[in-house]
Amino acid sequence: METVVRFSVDIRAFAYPDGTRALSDIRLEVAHGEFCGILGSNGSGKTTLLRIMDGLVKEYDGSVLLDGRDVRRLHPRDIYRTVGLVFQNPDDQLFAHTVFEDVAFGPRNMGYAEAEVKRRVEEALAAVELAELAAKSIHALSYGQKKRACIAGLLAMGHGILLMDEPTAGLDPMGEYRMMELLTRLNREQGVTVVMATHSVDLVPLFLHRLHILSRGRLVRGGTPEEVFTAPAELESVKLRLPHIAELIHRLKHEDALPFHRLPLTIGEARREIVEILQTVHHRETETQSNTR
Ligand SMILES: Nc1ncnc2c1ncn2[C@@H]1O[C@H](COP(=O)(O)OP(=O)(O)OP(=O)(O)O)[C@@H](O)[C@H]1O
Repeated sequence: METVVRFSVDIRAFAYPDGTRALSDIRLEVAHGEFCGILGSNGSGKTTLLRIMDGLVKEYDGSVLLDGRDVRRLHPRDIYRTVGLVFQNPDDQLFAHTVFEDVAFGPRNMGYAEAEVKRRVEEALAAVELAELAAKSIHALSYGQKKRACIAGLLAMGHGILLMDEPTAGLDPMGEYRMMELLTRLNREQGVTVVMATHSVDLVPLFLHRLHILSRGRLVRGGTPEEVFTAPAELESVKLRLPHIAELIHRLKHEDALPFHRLPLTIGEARREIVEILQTVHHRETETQSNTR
């Protein structure tokens, strides 16, 4: 099937008014239906990149094309109908009194009739598992629920692309996992293209198709999690690390000379590799015993 490119980013340079050079030589593409990550340590430029892709920042050298059109030339309305940016802090995004009213704001603003607004809000709240909290005050929501309400607000507007700034930041371990499952479901079942900024190296290999590693405003590596998580020293040099499970296997291989063939990134993959090694060792021991008899 032919790949449809939604975003084509070519930013040669961007500096903030105070002179901070935040991005240089960023070239990447985001395909329709992709679930990709911008991975980088604090201050590497992730938020800046998402804000440029959403058309909020325009004074850069280069171009960002959304469906082949320069985002700087698009009317904000046309960007907001297609792309939704979810801020890192939900309190920067939510403003209405109740959950329903907040999620309804976007579709109402787009001019939909009230019955259609209601349908969209209910569908969006069901997708993020907040249907039962529709009448609840925004202020009474937990942090994780607020993050979900933000996503519902964008889904209700029918966004085909979600740009998520650190969607798992501030969530407890189960909340992080549920957030990633929600994004995966939206990606797989509703075809939403998702680009998320993150530094959660342990979660990334479980969910994301592709990664772009940012360091000091530059793209230093890109590829599948398997391609990106290979060399610990290289990751350390950009203030990242291997996922914990990969780090353990890397040490078992290099410090204890266990014969791992590849670097597993998830517990499931590691379990399979370990079982294989144990079976090989067991097989060798049985052979040695029968030869000495
Ligand atoms: N409004 C601003 N004015 C000047 N410099 C800024 C501004 N916003 C961000 N920066 C600088 O730009 C660089 C990139 O910041 P950015 O917020 O994009 O990084 P980030 O990867 O999202 O960081 P974090 O993970 O901490 O959220 C940093 O050096 C930061 O200090």
